[in-house]
Amino acid sequence: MPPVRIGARGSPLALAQAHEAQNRLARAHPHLAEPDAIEIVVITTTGDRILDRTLMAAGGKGLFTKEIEEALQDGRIDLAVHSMKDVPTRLPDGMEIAALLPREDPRDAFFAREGQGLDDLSAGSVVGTAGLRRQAQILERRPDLRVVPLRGNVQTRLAKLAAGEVDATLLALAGIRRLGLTDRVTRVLETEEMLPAVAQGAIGVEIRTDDAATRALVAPLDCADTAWRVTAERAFLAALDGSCRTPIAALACLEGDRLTLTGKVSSPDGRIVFRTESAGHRTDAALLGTEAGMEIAALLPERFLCL
Ligand SMILES: NCc1[nH]cc(CCC(=O)O)c1CC(=O)O
Repeated sequence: MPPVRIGARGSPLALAQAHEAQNRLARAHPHLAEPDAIEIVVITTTGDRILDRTLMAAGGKGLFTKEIEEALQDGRIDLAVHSMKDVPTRLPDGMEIAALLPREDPRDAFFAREGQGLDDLSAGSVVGTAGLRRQAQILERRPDLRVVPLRGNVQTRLAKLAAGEVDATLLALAGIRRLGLTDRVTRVLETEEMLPAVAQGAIGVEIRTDDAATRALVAPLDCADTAWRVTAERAFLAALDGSCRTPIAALACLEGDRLTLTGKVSSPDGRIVFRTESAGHRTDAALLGTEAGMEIAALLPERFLCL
């Protein structure tokens, strides 16, 4: 049998995620545990090539997924493994997310050179992050700090922190765990102080809609709880989608069948904040997300979404 080909970016985190999908496939299907039954195909994306420039200037959405989706479309790979955080809310025609792996902790990890937390960094300290969502929420809580752009993959950013380029930085705890770097974390930020990005910590498996064989292969990998949560958060984002220069955060949680959704949109300086909280039955995830997004969209000054 020809190998099942998994497409992923080449960053250490992307490869760790691809291997997680591979291991889960091998556990679900004994024949895929054979050597060479699964092949990981590394695909460089625009986002990987331009890490030294500002991603926002490069044009935003789909930077980390476009080339992988082209490989999927062309049949060079059978499935793509993505951080759902990087996947635009609208997928190309003929593609679908067929499985969501069990979600990791969605919170952000805080790394300070001297071990401080966000609240006890001294005034004027420099926090490195290129993410507008993180910038906005840091400045909302600590307007006395300075936020500067800090790019590169997880290892690069931690090296820049160690070298003293910044006093602190933030990274998704999920990525840190998947890379086995948990001992470097100084604090974990609670979601009340730093609401995560939509779908942070979730890994999605994308396939061609017409590929029933691969859909059947990946079906056992799907985690229903993760899927409902990510559905609510992505519906919230889709209802607000205007520009990637708007800091947007959201987190859905499940307790039994009850799904709660917290969403937030801020100005990049953290001075204006719109927040929404709602709850409902898990099967209403998409509706809850859409309604929460529309509720905030109606409140937003136009410049928020049309920068
Ligand atoms: N855009 C980069 C990116 N995409 C997904 C993750 C982390 C892993 C995840 O959220 O699942 C990261 C790095 C980070 O934000 O620290």
